[in-house]
Amino acid sequence: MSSPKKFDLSVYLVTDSSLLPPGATLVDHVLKAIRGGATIVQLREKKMATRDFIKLGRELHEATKPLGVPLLINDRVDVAVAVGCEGIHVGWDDCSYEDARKLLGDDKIIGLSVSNKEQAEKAAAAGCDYIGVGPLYATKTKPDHSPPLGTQGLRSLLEYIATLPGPEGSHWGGAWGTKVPAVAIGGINLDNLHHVMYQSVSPQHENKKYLSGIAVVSAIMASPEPEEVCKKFRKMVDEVPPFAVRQSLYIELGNAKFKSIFQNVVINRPIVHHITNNVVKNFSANVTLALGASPIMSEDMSEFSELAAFKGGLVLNMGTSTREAQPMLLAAVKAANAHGNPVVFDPVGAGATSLRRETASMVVGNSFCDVIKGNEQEIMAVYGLDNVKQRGVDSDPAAAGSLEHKITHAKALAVRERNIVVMTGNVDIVTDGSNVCLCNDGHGFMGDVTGTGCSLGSVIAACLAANPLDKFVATCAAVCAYSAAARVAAGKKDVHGPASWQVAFLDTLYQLRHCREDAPQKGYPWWESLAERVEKR
Ligand SMILES: Nc1ncnc2c1ncn2[C@@H]1O[C@H](COP(=O)(O)OP(=O)(O)OP(=O)(O)O)[C@@H](O)[C@H]1O
Ligand SMILES: Cc1ncsc1CCO
Repeated sequence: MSSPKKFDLSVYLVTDSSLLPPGATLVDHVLKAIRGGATIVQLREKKMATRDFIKLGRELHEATKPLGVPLLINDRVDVAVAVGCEGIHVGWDDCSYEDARKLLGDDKIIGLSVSNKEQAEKAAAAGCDYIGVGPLYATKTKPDHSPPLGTQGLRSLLEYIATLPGPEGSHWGGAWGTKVPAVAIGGINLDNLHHVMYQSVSPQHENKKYLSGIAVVSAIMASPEPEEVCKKFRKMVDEVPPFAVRQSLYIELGNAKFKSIFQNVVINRPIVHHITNNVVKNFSANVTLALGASPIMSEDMSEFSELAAFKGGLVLNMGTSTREAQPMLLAAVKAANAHGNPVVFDPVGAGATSLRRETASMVVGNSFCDVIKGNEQEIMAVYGLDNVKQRGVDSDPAAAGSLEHKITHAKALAVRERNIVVMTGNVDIVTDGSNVCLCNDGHGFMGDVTGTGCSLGSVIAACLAANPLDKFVATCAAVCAYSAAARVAAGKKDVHGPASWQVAFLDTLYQLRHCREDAPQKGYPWWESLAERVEKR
């Protein structure tokens, strides 16, 4: 019987010497990747003669062993035995698990590839030490691969794997499926990593299974800077805790906590990259500035990566977007995802036309948006309800159904996307799929001034960027403060209608900048009681 083994799959480098940049050597390249944070290495040489494969394996093992990074050989048990490395990874056309175990002994690591339920069952029956699940996306490094699973397919396969007991009497104790470490493989790069990590777990499913890491080939092997690239992979894998775990933590929605969210905006002054509609650009920039954050509007793909490197937030609003702009929208989210920056997506008018539906599903299906914020019909359309009929960009509260109906859909979207959903309306709903907060504040003038929903996206993005570890609370604080400021502004003596209200609203939001100062502000410090206005469900 094989024994439990300790190894770290966080960043699993699979080599392919044909991808190396000119002048690079395999051993040196792998060492650089390890310096950057690769935790385990698989030597994969499909076309090399046995003698050369063993020679290369020995050379590489001499380098990896002192660093404590396990070296596995792809397919070839004979090579693994000759090299004396830590184990092998086998596919279904290769040596069987049982033969490999016989030849290698109990102490070596043996991993199996899993692309479907049938292979998962076989891997469970074998009780292998880890599984490589994929291909996640189509990839040139393995042209003969099975059809890509996509994140949805990966998630359901992981859920299935979690149900498999494993071999009787093994050290897994009948819980192979929940315990066996799994890495995702196939086309994973820095752009899609966030999406993969978040999307691979169903937060409310009883068969919860997390990835233990990601396996990468070309993004590291073909890079001229393997150490730098690996550092980025490692940082993202380490910094993105499984979302569902964070969701179950105690969520503090007190006044002091809310104030600290805005204080952090002033202290960190995050940059907020906006791709937003032509109607609200100026107002959204001023709302962002009022809080103490720094807005920038840019729609040129060539600068997205540099902008994302400032580590701020992204507002993606498709209010006046065109079909031609779709690749640009996606490029912006991917740049933000690659840097781990929060993204607030506003699917303006998603329930109104087929182009808008298409754009919204293109963004949501191909990237990770930390927050999807929209009015009732927009959220329902993004969720995929066909019968949503939105007239233009505004919502029709009468058509949206009861509050409970709205909460159900907002939650369902958050569960599906593993993110936070804000559904605005006369009552704003904020949910991460398990927690639900309602904010019944604001003022009717908000519906009479265009872009109040859009600029709420700027406030959420600023709060998320300044409070990256408190995303749910930051979103609640943003929504509550925004609508409280609207109410407070409407009560000012010089406010007579939407136009004067808009000016007073900006002034009121601006007061939030001073919420860190103890000295009493002129007038009522309205932010002191924000949390009391939130209803927690
Ligand atoms: N009747 C109302 N009473 C109070 N507040 C409201 C009302 N209607 C909307 N709001 C507030 O207005 C803000 C924007 O919500 P709304 O649902 O109008 O967004 P939207 O349709 O996306 O707006 P826009 O497209 O104009 O930017 C939210 O903070 C919401 O609470
Ligand atoms: C009026 C309008 N049209 C497209 S975007 C927008 C701003 C409010 O959503």
